[in-house]
Amino acid sequence: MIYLIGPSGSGKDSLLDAARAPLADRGCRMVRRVITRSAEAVGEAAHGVSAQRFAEMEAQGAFALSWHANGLAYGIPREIDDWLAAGQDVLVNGSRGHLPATRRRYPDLLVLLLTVDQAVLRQRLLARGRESVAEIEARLARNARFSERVLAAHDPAVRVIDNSGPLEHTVDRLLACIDGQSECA
Ligand SMILES: Nc1ncnc2c1ncn2[C@@H]1O[C@H](COP(=O)(O)OP(=O)(O)O)[C@@H](O)[C@H]1O
Ligand SMILES: O=P(O)(O)OC[C@H]1O[C@H](OP(=O)(O)OP(=O)(O)O)[C@H](O)[C@@H]1O
Repeated sequence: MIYLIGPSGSGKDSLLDAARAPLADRGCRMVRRVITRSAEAVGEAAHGVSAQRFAEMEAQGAFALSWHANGLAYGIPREIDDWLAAGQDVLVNGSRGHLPATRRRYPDLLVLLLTVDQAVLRQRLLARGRESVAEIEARLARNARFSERVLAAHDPAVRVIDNSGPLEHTVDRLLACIDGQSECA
């Protein structure tokens, strides 16, 4: 279980998109998240559902993991447990806030923390143009709290990947982490 986390706008979706082919070559599976975001919203190719549908799916046990953040609900389909049981690597676009609960369920997980300079992050969120300025400010405030908390734990199972530079470099570091090479730290 590989759990990619980082602030909204740090580049998780871009990185997963850019790394899709080399990850598939490595047999690493990715799953489409279920999000209570309107289906037409720009960004991740997530499965958009209503809040009511999300609650129904959650009650039916459709999710291996689920959390609420940024005024939205996020679910990771339970099919990842079949893939993990079959011995496959699974890479999940996760939540820093949900990390303790994720670790309780998947104690051996590898955590990849994507970081980006706060000023660059602000620019990227504004340029992405998906949220209002007020929503962007709320995400920046959440970022300041959560990444520091994860870093402060000095956890050897957490690898930090910086995405302040070109995306191709970040893809290389992601693949190095997954290949178990030391230069990902
Ligand atoms: N290395 C990078 N250099 C320049 N722009 C980037 C880079 N990584 C991501 N972006 C841009 O930053 C914005 C946020 O990235 P996104 O992948 O949506 O982040 P997240 O999924 O973490 O919220 C997008 O507009 C994306 O194109
Ligand atoms: O606990 P946190 O680490 O702050 O994460 C909370 C949520 O925010 C991010 O999603 P977001 O709505 O920003 O979608 P995005 O990843 O596509 O930007 C992240 O992917 C999590 O699902």
